[in-house]
Amino acid sequence: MFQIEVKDVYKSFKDVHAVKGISFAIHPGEFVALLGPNGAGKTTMVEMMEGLKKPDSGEILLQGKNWQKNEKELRSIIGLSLQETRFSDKLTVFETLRLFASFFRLGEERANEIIELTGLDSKRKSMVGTLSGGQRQRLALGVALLNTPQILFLDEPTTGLDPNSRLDLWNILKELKDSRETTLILTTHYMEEAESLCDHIIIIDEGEILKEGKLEELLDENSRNLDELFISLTGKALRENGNVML
Ligand SMILES: Nc1ncnc2c1ncn2[C@@H]1O[C@H](COP(=O)(O)OP(=O)(O)OP(=O)(O)O)[C@@H](O)[C@H]1O
Repeated sequence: MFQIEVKDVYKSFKDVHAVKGISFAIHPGEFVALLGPNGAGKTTMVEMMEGLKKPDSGEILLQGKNWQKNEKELRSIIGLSLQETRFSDKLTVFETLRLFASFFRLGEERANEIIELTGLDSKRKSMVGTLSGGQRQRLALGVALLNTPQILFLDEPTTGLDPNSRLDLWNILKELKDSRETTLILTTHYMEEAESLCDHIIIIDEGEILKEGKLEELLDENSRNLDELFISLTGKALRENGNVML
């Protein structure tokens, strides 16, 4: 059975057509990247999969179940970390994890496991307000992992991080991948992130899938990397005013 099935999903905000007929299917344990430039529709798509937004039409199934009929069950099998996850600056790292753990009826032991997993040991007594961007992202990932989710959604987990912090986070995710127990959907506009972490890459632009598949299936002699592939698909340059757009 597929872990996730998205069937012909549409979503508009007034006259903005954010998602226009997207379909794909994901197997258990796959690491999947939704890759595309700003405004492509990635967050809208992922928020519909997370049950936070409702599609205008089409169907989304997680483990064969939909959000309308199985909300409680689906909440218990997913983990999510939002683009702007906010924590109280006045709680320590440990207190934050203990608080979120309590929402899942989990105890301090799980909070401690997560501190170790995310490499935040030296920061356990630090106030969240004093953490660096990378440490905060690791905490957000840790919170998303508390309930040992079968499906994990990460929305731009490394946006704004320096290269070292990005590598730290990738290493945590690679360990998770090796355990083969979690299916990961991440949105990103960093092609290196998609290339180094994900088995399955879905390239989205203007609300539609341009191409999807395994990295090696997507590339050929004309498109030797995702950068070149995106240009060949859209005619758009990936860099504008020196900023990487993909
Ligand atoms: N709540 C909303 N109201 C109106 N328009 C919205 C809303 N949410 C998203 N949009 C629009 O839908 C389109 C897709 O946005 P979305 O956030 O899904 O893109 P994205 O690929 O995640 O971009 P980014 O990489 O910048 O996060 C954009 O044109 C955006 O302005």
